[in-house]
Amino acid sequence: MEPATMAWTLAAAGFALVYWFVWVMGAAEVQGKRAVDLQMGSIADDKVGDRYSQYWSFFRSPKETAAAATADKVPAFVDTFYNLVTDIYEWGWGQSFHFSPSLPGRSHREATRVHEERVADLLEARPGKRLLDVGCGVGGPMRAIAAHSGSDVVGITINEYQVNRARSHNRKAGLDAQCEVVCGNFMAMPFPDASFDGAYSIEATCHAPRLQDVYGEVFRVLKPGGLYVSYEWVTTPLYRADDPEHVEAIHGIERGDALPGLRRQDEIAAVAKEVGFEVVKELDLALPPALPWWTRLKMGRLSYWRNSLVIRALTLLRVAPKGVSEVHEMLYETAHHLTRRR
Ligand SMILES: C=C(CC[C@@H](C)[C@H]1CC[C@H]2C3=CC[C@H]4[C@H](C)[C@@H](O)CC[C@]4(C)[C@H]3CC[C@]12C)C(C)C
Ligand SMILES: C[S@@+](CC[C@H](N)C(=O)[O-])C[C@H]1O[C@@H](n2cnc3c(N)ncnc32)[C@H](O)[C@@H]1O
Repeated sequence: MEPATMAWTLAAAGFALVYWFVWVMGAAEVQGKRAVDLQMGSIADDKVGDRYSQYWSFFRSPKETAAAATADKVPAFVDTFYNLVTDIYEWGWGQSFHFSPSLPGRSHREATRVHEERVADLLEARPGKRLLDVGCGVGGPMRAIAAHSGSDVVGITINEYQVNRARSHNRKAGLDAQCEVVCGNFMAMPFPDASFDGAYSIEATCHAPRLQDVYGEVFRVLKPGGLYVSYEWVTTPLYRADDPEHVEAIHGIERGDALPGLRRQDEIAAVAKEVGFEVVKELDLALPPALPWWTRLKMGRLSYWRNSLVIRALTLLRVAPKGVSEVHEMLYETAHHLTRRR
C-alpha cells in the first residue's frame, strides 16, 4: 500500500474509533451516566477487590445459597451488591432497574414508562396522595409515577449511593418537591404506622430473606384501606427442582442478582394474606400476548460486548476503578442465566 493511502486508512480508522467511543459515551450520557464516570458506589477505589470477594463469599459453598446464610447479613450483602452494580446498571440500562413487558412497535423506554404508570393507575394515585416506593433504586419509577399521577412519593433504599443518585436525578427532573428519598431497611422502616395512602415495590422484595418481614412492614405503614402493588420475581410452575439445568440457571440468577433465594409464584399471595392484606388481584405479566420478559436483555448482547471493551480500556487507562471489569463480567454471566433456553 502507498504510504499516503496507508496514512489515510489509518486516519479514517482512528476517526471511526474516536467517533465510536464518543457515540458510546454520548448515548450513555442521555441516560444520566457516562462510561468515564463509572464508580463502585461508595466503595473507596482500593477496597473494591475486598468488597467484591466479600460479595462472593456469601455464596462460597455451592450448596450454601444465600438462603442458608443468616438472614440478618442479607441487607449488608445487598448494599455491597448495589455499590458494585448501580453505575453499570444506570449506564447500560437506564434509571429504572427492572424489566417491563415488551410492547410491539414501542421502544424500551416507552414500555418501561407504561409499566411504571400502570402502578400509579392501579393505586388510584392522584395529587394529595402520599405513596411509598419500597426499594426505590435511583428513582426511575418514582419520577415516572410522581409525574404521571401528581402524587407525592417517598422512596426507601438500603444503599446510600443510590439515595444520592436518586436525589440528584429528582432535582434535575424538577421533581424534588414531590419526591423524597430515605436510606433504610425495608424490613424495619423508619416510618410511623398508617403514614402512607398507597405503596408499591418493583422487583425489590426478592432481596428479602423472608417476604413476611417486608410485606408486614408495608402493611403497618399503610393507612387502613390503602392499596399495595408489588412486581415480584418468582419461579413459575414450569420450574423443576429435580432438573439440574433448571437448578443451575436459578442459582446463577441468585448469585448475579444478590438474591437470598427465589420464591415460587404461588407463595406470594399466601404471604400477603398472612400479614393482613386482602389480595384483590394477581396477574402473570409475562404471559402472552406480552413478548418474553427477557427480550430486551437478549437483544442487547452486542452492546454488552462493546461495553466490556470500553470498560477494559477505561480500567487500563485508570479512569475506571479496578474491579469494574470483574463486576461487568459477572453481569454478563447473569444476563446469560436470565436468558438461556434449552
Ligand atoms: C431486579 C433486579 C435487576 C434487574 C435488571 C435491571 C438487571 C438484571 C441483569 C442486569 C444486566 C445484565 C447485563 C449487563 C450488561 C453486561 C452491561 O453491559 C450493561 C448492563 C446490563 C444490561 C445489566 C443491566 C441491569 C440488569 C438487566 C435484580 C437485581 C433483583
Ligand atoms: C432491582 S432494584 C429495583 C429498584 C427500583 N424499584 C426500580 O425498579 O428501579 C432493587 C432495590 O431494592 C433495594 N433493596 C434491597 N433490599 C433492601 C432492603 N433490605 N431495604 C431497603 N431497600 C432494599 C435496593 O437497594 C434496590 O434499590
